Amino acid sequence: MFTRWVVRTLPRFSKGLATHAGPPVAVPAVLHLKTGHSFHGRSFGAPRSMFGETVFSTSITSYTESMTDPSYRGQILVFTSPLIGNYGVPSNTAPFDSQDVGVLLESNRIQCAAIIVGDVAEKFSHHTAVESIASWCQRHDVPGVTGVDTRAITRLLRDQGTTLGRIAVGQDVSQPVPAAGEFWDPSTENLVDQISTKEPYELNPSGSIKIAVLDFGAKANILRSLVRRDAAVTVLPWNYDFNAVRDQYDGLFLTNGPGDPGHCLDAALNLRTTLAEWDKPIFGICMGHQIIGMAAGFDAYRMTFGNRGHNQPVLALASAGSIKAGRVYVTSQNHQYALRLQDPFPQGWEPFFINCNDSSVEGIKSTADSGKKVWGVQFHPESAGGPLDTIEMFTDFMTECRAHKYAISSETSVPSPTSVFPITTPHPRIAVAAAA
Ligand SMILES: NC(=O)CC[C@H](N)C(=O)O
Repeated sequence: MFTRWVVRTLPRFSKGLATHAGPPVAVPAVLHLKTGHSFHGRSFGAPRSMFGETVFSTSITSYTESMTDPSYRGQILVFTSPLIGNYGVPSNTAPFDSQDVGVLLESNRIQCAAIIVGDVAEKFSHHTAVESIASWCQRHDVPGVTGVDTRAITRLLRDQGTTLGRIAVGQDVSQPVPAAGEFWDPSTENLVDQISTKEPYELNPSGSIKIAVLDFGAKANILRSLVRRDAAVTVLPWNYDFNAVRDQYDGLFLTNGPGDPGHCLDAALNLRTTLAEWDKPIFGICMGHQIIGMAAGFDAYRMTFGNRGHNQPVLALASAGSIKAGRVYVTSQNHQYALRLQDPFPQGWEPFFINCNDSSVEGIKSTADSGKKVWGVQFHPESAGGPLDTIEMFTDFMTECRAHKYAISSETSVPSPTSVFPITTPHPRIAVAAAA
């Protein structure tokens, strides 16, 4: 009787499962680096081969936020934390805490090209989790590789810098290693143009302070951090002619974004005019900071080693709002480019933050006597993930916008803006773009 039940019922249960006995056969996968190194492991997520720029992040949590951060577009993200996926993936449209920007994570999809992990967690546990990281990657057509020595990859990238790579999956594993010239280089493309909103849109239109946001690939928590401080946010495409509409706004915000800021010189040129003719507060994060810097006359260069992780210490060199000179703040970062340190700073600008590890420029600000309120920071005060040491910079920005709007600023004398930001400040890259 029992034997007859087993014979009749088991085939129904096993429908759709692999027909062989034992665990499913692992699909092989390999990461090839342009420098000739290869790391063999197993595929999870989408069984698909992919090119990208290989970078590593030292974050130990928030893999869901990192993977949906648009600044990771085109990148093969190696996690140094050995076990990834153990708290699964939440629903990105979860109703709590997300009404304002419509998503729970940093954008509506996985943005990185692929992920590499030491050990992917097949079992996950969290009260908000709805699926495993493997199923999430599969749904978004993003390949993952597990079972590789991520420490070895990281040590290599730490020596030779960020390196182009290719993930080959399944039958592609036996294909020849691509020649150096065959690796796709995302930095040659204007990734910002691919990801930025095509049309302006509004969030929280009833907010009391009107903020225009230039969208270079905004993380949701940047928009959320503004909305939560009662901003009426208008998100504009990265190359929008802000100067034509600027009088409608109380402040301007420039977001993070993927790729080489050199592709966004149009935005820097527009911002030069804004800086010369407009005296309302301006705040930029990461790519936004690089655009402010280029508009101010700094050069932006590609670093050999980017900074990616949630434990980057920065030293404040000036006080402003909640930030106190002389303090070290631990910050969340994800960047490959930086403003080149120059001495002296362009007229009207001063150092704001410096990175305690590599001494790179982490922030610039307008000087007190410039009559301006402009800040750019290379790190991410909004975190998601990462520490909230500098989150109050959003409050500082909104406070300045409000003060300007209601003219309650304690400033007594405000110099003429055009005398502080001469638009003739030499800038090689901008000069080339302007002449073209
Ligand atoms: N997160 C960002 O905005 C990164 C800015 C730029 N894409 C860089 O890599 O430096």
